[in-house]
Amino acid sequence: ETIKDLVGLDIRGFHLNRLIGAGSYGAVYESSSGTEKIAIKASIKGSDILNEAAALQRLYYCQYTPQYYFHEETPTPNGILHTIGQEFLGPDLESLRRKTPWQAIKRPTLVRIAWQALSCLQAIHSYRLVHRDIKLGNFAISLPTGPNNCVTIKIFDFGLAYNYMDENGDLIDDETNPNFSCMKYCAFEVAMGMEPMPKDDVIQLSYAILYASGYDFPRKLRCPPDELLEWKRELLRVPAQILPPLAQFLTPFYAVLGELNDLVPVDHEMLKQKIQESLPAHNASANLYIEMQDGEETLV
Ligand SMILES: Nc1ncnc2c1ncn2[C@@H]1O[C@H](COP(=O)(O)OP(=O)(O)OP(=O)(O)O)[C@@H](O)[C@H]1O
Repeated sequence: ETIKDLVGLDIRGFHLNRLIGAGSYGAVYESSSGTEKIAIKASIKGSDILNEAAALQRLYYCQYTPQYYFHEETPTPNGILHTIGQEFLGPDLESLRRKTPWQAIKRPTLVRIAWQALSCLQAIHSYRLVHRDIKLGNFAISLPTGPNNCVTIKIFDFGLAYNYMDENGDLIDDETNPNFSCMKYCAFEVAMGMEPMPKDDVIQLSYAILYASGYDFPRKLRCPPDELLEWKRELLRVPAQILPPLAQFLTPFYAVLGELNDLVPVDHEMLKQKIQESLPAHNASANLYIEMQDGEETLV
């Protein structure tokens, strides 16, 4: 509870103004110093914060992730408080999905989101990082810029990210042996006991895209484990038979996911082209904008 009660604290000259939200291992605060606004993530669990700080530092020049500012350890009566200062982002895609009518994102917007989210994965994988926790809630829009409120999608929350390959291209084994098969929304092969690899980030993203299209993915996650595993397998094997009507148009994209494997590097450009082929009349690489519609911030 104390972690959610840090409003008023000053860290590195930044004042914690408002609690934005709390996740499984920490809380995030809107913070400011003069006119500069940043996000400060706080946790008493050092390992995830250290992991996130290392990943964000590695991604320092990456435009698809929040800019890293600092990592600070502050002694408190309850132990050491770990904080990370990072770029302040707009709402995450799960919050934006929830605000849309019917909780379903329209096709032209959805393909642009999918395109940019794939670009995020392409970027972090090029830094030899695998995210391992891909879901709508871990993508957010940037703060709007220009007269039209243009935004870009960024990927965040690197608490579970992992540097899976060294500079020679050799795989690095995760000696902590985390069990990702317990994560309900893990990719099919991860559910089968394999270690998460870049292709599994893409597969998890494909579940997030389905969810954003209006599919009741949380309900599917509540199925008995065998049934859920079977669904994940069949989605890769015969996507046209499994995709719900709302997402049938994405068949060109889902049809190539079954061919992904850990030996051949993920071809993110090809995957983005498949997103484009799914809705040929719209430009999937076009910009995204934030607009007010019926009093709600809407991504278009
Ligand atoms: N850099 C940031 N700028 C603005 N808001 C952020 C930033 N990072 C996280 N948030 C927001 O803070 C809230 C908490 O984020 P966090 O990732 O810690 O938890 P979560 O996604 O709710 O849960 P989990 O830890 O289970 O993924 C979310 O609403 C998220 O959108």
